[in-house]
Amino acid sequence: MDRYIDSGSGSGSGSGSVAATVLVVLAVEAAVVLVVLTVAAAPEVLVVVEVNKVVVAVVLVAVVEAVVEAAPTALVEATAATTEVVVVVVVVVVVVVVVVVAVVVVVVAVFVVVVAAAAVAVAAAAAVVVVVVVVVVVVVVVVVVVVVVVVAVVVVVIIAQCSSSSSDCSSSSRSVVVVVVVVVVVVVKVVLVVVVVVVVVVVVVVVVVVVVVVVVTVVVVVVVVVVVTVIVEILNLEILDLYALVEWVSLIKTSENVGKKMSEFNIYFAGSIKGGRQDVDIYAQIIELLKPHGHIFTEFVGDKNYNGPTPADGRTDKDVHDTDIRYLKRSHCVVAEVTQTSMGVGYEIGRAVALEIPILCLFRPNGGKALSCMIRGAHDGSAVSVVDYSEVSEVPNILADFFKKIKK
Ligand SMILES: O=c1[nH]c(=O)n([C@H]2C[C@H](O)[C@@H](COP(=O)(O)O)O2)cc1CO
Repeated sequence: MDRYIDSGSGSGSGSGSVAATVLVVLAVEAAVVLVVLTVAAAPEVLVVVEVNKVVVAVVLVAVVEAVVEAAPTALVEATAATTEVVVVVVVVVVVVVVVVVAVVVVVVAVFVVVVAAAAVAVAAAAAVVVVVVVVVVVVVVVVVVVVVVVVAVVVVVIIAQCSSSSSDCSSSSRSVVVVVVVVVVVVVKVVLVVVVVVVVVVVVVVVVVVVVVVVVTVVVVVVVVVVVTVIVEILNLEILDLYALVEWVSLIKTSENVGKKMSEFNIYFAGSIKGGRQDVDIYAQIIELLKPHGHIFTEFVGDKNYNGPTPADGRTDKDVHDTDIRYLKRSHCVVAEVTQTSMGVGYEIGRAVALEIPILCLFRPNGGKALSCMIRGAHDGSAVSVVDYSEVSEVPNILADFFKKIKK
C-alpha cells in the first residue's frame, strides 16, 4: 500500500520540477516580450517618418535621375507645359510612394504588435495550463491518499473483528477484504499512471509551444532591429538627402536646364562668400563662360544678392555644407576663383583633391591678394591646375585648355 502512496507523491514532485522548468521558460518568454515592447517604443523604431523619407528619397532619386537622363530626347523639344507635366508626375509618384510606404509601415507595426500580443497570450495560456495541471495532480494525489487510508482503516477493522471473534469472521468476509484491497490497488495504480501520462503530455506540449513562440519572437525582434538599423544607417547617406531632391526638381523646372542633360558634365564653381564678396561680378562672368561646358551646380556664388543662408531660408550651415559636398561628389571638375581668400573655397579644393576631381584655380596677381602656398603649391598641372590671369577676357582660353585636357 505504501508503495502506491510513495509513487503518488513521486509523480507530484516530478510535475513540480517540470512546472519549474516551464516557469523558467515563461520567464524567458516574458523577457523576450519585454524586449519586443521596449524595442517597439525605442525612438529608432519609431521612424515611420524616417522610413517614409528614406523610401521616398530612394524612389525619387531614381525617378528624377531617369527624367534627367531622358532629358536630351524627352525635353529638348518640350514646352514649358511638358516640363510642368514631368514635375506633376514626380509629385504624383511621391504621393503614391508615401501612401504605399505608410501602408507598409502600418502593416509591419501591426505585425510586430500582433507577435508581441501572441507571445503574451501564449505565455498566459501556458501559465494557466501549468497551474491547472498542478492542481489536478495535487487533487488526484490527495484523493488517492484518502481512499487508500480509508480502505486501510476498513481492512484493519475487519481483521480486528476476525481476530476477536472467529465466529463473526466468515470466509466471505475475508474474501471481501481481499477483493476490496485488490480493487483499490488496481484503481490507485491506474489513476496514478493516467495522471503521470496526462501531466507529461500537457507539460511537453506547453514547453514545445512556448519554445516555438520564443523562437518566433526572437527572430521577429532580430529582423526588426536589423532592418531598422539598416534603415537608420541608410538615412546617414548623403545621397538620400531630400534637399537634393527638392533642388533637382527645381532644376528640372528651371527653363535653362530643360533639354540639358545635367549629369552629362557637372561643374562645381567655387568663389568667396563669407570670405568677402568683392569679386562677385567676376564670379558671375566666369560662370557665364562656364555654361557652354556643362551644368554648374553653384551658380548662386555669382549672385551679388547672395551672402549666405538667412534665417528666412530655413537652411542651417550644415544644410549648406552637406548640399555642397553632395554637389562636389557629383561634379566632374571644380573651377575655383581663388583671388579673394576664403576658408570655404580652400576647404572645397581640399575635399575635391581627396575625391580626385580635376581642379582649376584661377588667380589674379593684380587683385592685391597673396595666394596661399597650400593652393599654389598644390599645382601639378594635371589633378590641380593653378593659372594666373589679369582680365576675365583671358578666361575663355584658360577654360578651353582645361576642359580639353580633362574631357579627353
Ligand atoms: O552660403 C554658402 N553657400 C555655399 O555654397 N558656400 C560654399 C560655396 C563657395 O564656393 C564657398 C565659399 O566659402 P566662404 O563662405 O567661406 O567664403 O562655400 C558657402 C556659403 C557661405 O559660407
